[in-house]
Amino acid sequence: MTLQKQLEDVLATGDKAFVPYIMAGDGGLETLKPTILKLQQIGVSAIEVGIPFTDPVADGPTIELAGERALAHGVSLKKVLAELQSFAQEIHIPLVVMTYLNPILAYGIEAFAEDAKRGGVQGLIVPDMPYEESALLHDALKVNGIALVQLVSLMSPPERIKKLAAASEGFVYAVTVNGITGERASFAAELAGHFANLKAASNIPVLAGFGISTTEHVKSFGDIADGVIVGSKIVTALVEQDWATIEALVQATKKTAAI
Ligand SMILES: O=P(O)(O)OC[C@@H](O)[C@@H](O)c1c[nH]c2ccccc12
Repeated sequence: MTLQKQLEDVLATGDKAFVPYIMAGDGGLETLKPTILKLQQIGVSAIEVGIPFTDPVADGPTIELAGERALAHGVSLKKVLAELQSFAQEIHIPLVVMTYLNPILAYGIEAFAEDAKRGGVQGLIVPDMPYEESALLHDALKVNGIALVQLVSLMSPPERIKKLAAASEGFVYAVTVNGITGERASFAAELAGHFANLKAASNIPVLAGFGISTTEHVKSFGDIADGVIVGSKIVTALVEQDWATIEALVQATKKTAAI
């Protein structure tokens, strides 16, 4: 089943999608399997698996530091995909790899796409690759059934928003704030209108990400989007092994939580 279809199945139940971002190998590569399986068990819709990188231009301090820790453990794109392959049979939710472009080019585009598929990867986010360059990856991803998710800044001109929404695969990653990743206290008042436009321009799920860190945020984005992506808050909670916080965020996307 495709990434898009699996998310649509979640939405068909009346729940919203919850997609945690994790930094692969924060705490060592051996943490990857237990973390993914536990997130799956508590009912997340998909998992965004971040690959550590030396020059993470879009990342705020929390994710940047997690990346430095993972790099210090010797974690690389190759090792992450090999590790995912070792337990791919146990993964029943879609994995979306988040990596900058350079590690993919160093790996070799075709080899990367094949190995990713074998590891259960169904989607890819490449934050430093403009949509205009995406033809570079397109064929290899298509052959291996991997959706290329576009990041859409809600502050972009309407024509650009429409173009990216139409081009995105799997889901549309709607970036809720200007700037880098990291928790935010509040969001711009005009977001509801931006999301209405974006949803009108897209016929795949639209997920909100950047800055979302509380159950209140999750619930209010659930009202205007199809679900949320939570990064920095999850990365911090995993370091602290604070599963209660993670479970509360997941619960906030459930239909029963909205009543
Ligand atoms: O950390 P936040 O503010 O919750 O945002 C999600 C984000 O971390 C995750 O999706 C992500 C991590 N690194 C990125 C780089 C670009 C776009 C998105 C990301």
